Amino acid sequence: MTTSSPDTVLAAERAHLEYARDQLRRMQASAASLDASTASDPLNAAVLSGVLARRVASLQEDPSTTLFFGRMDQRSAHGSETFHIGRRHVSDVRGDPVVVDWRAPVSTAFYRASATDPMGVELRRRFGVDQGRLTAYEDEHLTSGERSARSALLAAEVERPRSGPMRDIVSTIQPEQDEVVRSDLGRSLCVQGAPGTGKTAVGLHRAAWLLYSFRGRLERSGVLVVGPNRAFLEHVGAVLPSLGEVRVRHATVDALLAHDTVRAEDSPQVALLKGDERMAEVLRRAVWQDLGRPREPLVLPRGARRWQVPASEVQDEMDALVRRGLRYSAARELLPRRLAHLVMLRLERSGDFPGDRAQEAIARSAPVRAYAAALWPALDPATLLARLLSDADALAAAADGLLTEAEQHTLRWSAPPRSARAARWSRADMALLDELADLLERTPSLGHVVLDEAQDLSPMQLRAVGRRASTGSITVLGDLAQGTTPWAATSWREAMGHLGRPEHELVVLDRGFRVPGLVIDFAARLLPVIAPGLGAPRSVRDNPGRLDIVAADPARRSAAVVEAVGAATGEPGSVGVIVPDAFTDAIARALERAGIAHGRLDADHGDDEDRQVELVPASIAKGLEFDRVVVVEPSAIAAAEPDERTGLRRLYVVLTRAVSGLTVVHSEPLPGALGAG
Ligand SMILES: Nc1ncnc2c1ncn2[C@@H]1O[C@H](COP(=O)(O)OP(=O)(O)OP(=O)(O)O)[C@@H](O)[C@H]1O
Repeated sequence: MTTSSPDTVLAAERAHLEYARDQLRRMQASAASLDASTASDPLNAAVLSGVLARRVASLQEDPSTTLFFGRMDQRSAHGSETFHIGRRHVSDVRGDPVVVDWRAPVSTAFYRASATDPMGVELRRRFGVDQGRLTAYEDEHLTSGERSARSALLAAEVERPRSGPMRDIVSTIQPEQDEVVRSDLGRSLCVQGAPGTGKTAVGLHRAAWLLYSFRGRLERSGVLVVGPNRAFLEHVGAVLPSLGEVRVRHATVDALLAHDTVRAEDSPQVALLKGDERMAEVLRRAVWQDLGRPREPLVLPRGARRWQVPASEVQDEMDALVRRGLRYSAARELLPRRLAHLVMLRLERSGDFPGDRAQEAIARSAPVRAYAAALWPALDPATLLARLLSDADALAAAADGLLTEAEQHTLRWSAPPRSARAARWSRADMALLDELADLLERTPSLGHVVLDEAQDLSPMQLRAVGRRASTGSITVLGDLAQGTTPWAATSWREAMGHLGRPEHELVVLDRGFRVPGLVIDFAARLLPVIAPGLGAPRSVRDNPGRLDIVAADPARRSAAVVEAVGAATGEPGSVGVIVPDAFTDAIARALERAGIAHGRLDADHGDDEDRQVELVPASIAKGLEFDRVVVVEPSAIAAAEPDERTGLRRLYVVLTRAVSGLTVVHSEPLPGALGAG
């Protein structure tokens, strides 16, 4: 065995990188030379030309990174084979791989092999990368029995100061994360994990892996990522494009269910009730109870005769349509044809065989259409919901035995609008409108949905997301301890049931990659109160982090915040100033007066300018992270929520956003649960 010096190894790997770059350029030139005009017709030529243009663009090299970040030498039936692993596949002129895609089956061993189960991997090499250059490498000899040292490159990646939007973690995906990423398309997973355990990262990489592995199916049916607000989606939105996947839709729950403009806000009590799963049955009944009962026969004049179908036969036909389990509107469309069929039977019995076209004509005739429309009226979600929320009798008929009278009273509008069009809908109403829309017409399903921060959705919202994956699968990410809505999930089994996935797999991630030890220990003091039984993450960070608690005189609170932010800006990395929502304007003014340039996040937008300092109202901090965080007045953050537990959960979210340092500035006493320890 020869041992090479580190310089020789690095030189050889750099040469391989140059070779891979040459091959990528060759692939791009060859794609660019393909001629779309050879297609059989102009339409095909236009499609082909689009495909080729996308292919050429996808073969563009990203100069800020390298074509591979790892290598493994693996024993196989053909001897030892070497694979370089990168974000995309590169092959040589014979079609042999020069770099294999991290998502290819062969790459699995790179992520999963260990000293206890080497999977034939004799050597795993990770590279240090800087601005498109290979700067270092780290070897593990898995089959030699040698114990692997802790990876310095992983540590460097985890410890790096955060700035700008979230990055991919493709070079350092951990084995327990990889199991989630590469789970089969048919499997619906629920990932419970404490803050910073990589749930979001894992969900996004799973979407990329699924698209690679099941491209044909998923490009047709689509993949959707659902997150809590726009600021969050902007934070995570660059990850999939950096992995070459530009066609994944990202949406907030609100955008997904935007059946109308939200112009009203419900009290927590009303919102809780509107989000309750019992509403699904109330709405189902409300739709179907509009079906009429035929009392008169269907009468159809035709030529000199009048044909009659008795009401009882019409009823049987309607019952048969209901039993078929069709959506209301689909069955409604069929009724005239079924009635025409009954008329045809009579015509045929009398010796008249007018043919199929006559059946269509009968179905479209005015008497049949009018008769069918009276029995099976056209409905629309807004009119139906407005009626339920305005009309005590209509609601009582649908909610009988499901909602108490007091609940029905709570649900009803105190001042009903004059018409459905004038209704002022709330966010919770959107999920009800969505349910109604689906009862009338089936909502199209996507191939896969990744639902992040799922603990915050009401049962009715979960149903709405679930129906968008009814013929596909779903990856659900969340943390029960971070639930901050009055309807937050208390059990994943229940939540997965609402999503239509009672059969699912629950995975728990517990290694924390974001929050350093000192900070997580501080935040975890809240856990026994907010989520008894749920553990804190085990921080994998080397750096214990910094925790500063600054007690300021009330008159000096803003000044203390400005000082803390000023100190934080002295180092590289992002700074998040997380404040009670009601303090946002005042703190913004204080920062401006002190000349501290900052962005301001809110539920509708992130910061497109990507500034070092971001001012973040506590209610939208979920899912975000900053290198250093200044939290202002924890007790006011907690007090802004409707109850103590929700308040402390909000605080837990806020305190777990920091990667290297947390400063807490307060004038009021800290919440009791934080003081202990
Ligand atoms: N394997 C990994 N290698 C390097 N960094 C990682 C790894 N896994 C996670 N991280 C980093 O840890 C941080 C937290 O990840 P992420 O936001 O996905 O966690 P989360 O569980 O969704 O957190 P939260 O519940 O607070 O939203 C991110 O900066 C992410 O890039």
